[in-house]
Amino acid sequence: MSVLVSRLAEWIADQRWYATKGRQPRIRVIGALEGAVPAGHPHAEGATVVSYLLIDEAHEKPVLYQVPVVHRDAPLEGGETFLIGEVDGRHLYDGPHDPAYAASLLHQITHALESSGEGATASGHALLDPGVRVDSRVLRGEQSNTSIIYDVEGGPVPHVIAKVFRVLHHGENPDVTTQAALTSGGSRRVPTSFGSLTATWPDPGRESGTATGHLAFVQEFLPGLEDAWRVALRAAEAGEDFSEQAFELGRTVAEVHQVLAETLDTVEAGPDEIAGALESMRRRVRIASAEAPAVAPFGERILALYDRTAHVEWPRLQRIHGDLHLGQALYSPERGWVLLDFEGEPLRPMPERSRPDVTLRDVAGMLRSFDYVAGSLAHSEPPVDASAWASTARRSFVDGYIAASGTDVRAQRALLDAFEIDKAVYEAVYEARNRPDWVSIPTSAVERLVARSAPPVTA
Ligand SMILES: Nc1ncnc2c1ncn2[C@@H]1O[C@H](COP(=O)(O)OP(=O)(O)O)[C@@H](O)[C@H]1O
Ligand SMILES: O=P(O)(O)O[C@H]1O[C@H](CO)[C@@H](O[C@H]2O[C@H](CO)[C@@H](O)[C@H](O)[C@H]2O)[C@H](O)[C@H]1O
Repeated sequence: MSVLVSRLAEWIADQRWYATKGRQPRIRVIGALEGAVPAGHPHAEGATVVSYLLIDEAHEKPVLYQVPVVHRDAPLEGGETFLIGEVDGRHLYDGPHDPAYAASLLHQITHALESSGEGATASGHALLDPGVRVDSRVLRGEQSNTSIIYDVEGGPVPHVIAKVFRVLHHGENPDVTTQAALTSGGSRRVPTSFGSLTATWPDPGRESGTATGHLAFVQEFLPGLEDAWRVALRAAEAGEDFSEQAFELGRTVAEVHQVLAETLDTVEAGPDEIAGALESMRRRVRIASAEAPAVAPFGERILALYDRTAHVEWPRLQRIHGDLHLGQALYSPERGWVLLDFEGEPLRPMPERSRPDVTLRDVAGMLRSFDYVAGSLAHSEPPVDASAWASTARRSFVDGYIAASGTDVRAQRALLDAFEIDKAVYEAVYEARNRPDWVSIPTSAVERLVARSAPPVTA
């Protein structure tokens, strides 16, 4: 195992999804799940499929990775670009690129099969039969996970996508459970869910001694569609009216909220829930003030605004998207807007992301995104002033949301403003860490929103 482990350690250090960039991985195997390749598969001969669960202790906070590998007796034709190395005379390939792993993953989920090895077990959970794999390829451009697109035959759709989570967490992954609930509730506003794979692995830090989480999930793939961010940017740049599309997007978000309220638990926003939500918002202000200094001068006024919202009425809490922006909506000419990626904000701790929350957060997320369209065009060369375009789009989006939900979110202005500020504060941290050139987009929004809704604090 040790030669294998050192080869895997060298390899993961270079992967985009390796979280502790710049460090030397210190890994241990805590699971080696042996997958079954469907009988008669053309690439099965001499191939063993193993998904390694690797704990990396390079950082004081250990990270658990899923690393599916295909061990082959002979080199795979065309496999040079995803070869991990040679160990014990066998050729090791990065699983998602190898047809044997791709077939075994879909087979395990579709047939609800179990697998096990080295202290871990995995189970497939089938919701709908997608048919059989004809071909597959890895989706390009992803940062943190690896997705495999399959062409399938014999099922209700021609293509499905399996999202393979690279970093694993105990607990449900909201991307899987929320979209599965929407499919089971009959919603066509998300790609249809087909099933998922979960695993249980040793975790001495937990009372039960084990942890359980999602490894992968399969949903319909809608090829060739543009996301709303690109559609909106183009319209704004050309000064084209976007009211109708924004109105429909508002309707879509309201419909998704409605199905989620019907299919998953909702809870009353009591004093404890409100206090918990506000505490997490205050924490974000403290982090943002340190990482994006332009937020700091507004900190006190923002905190005072949050204190006031504790006394207004909060709607019932329910499951929401959690990180809604224009990049998460695809436009299908047949189907209208379809929402993606219900994983919640990447900077938020995983257990918080599955909690019932306020639907206004999603409304606020989309409002921020229209402002981002104007913000990014203001940064372009030559700059374009799309502020009037953004105001019209924001208004139409809210009109569409109200029309479909029957809830006048404008009457909840204080709360909506607080969530919009909270989102801009989150974005300031996100941009400071990932795209410093864009940090002024959210920080100038903080300034504007504070001027509008949070009057100066008087002594
Ligand atoms: N079911 C799908 N149908 C079509 N495209 C998809 C689908 N799922 C993901 N994509 C494409 O992949 C991109 C990344 O997917 P996403 O779920 O947002 O992953 P990540 O969280 O890694 O950003 C999306 O912006 C979209 O372009
Ligand atoms: O899509 P992700 O889940 O990775 O979301 C993160 O990245 C987004 C950037 O792609 C970020 O969104 C911010 O930038 C968008 C433009 O690129 C803009 O439309 C959004 O309104 C803005 O929040 C998102 O916040 C972050 O969680």
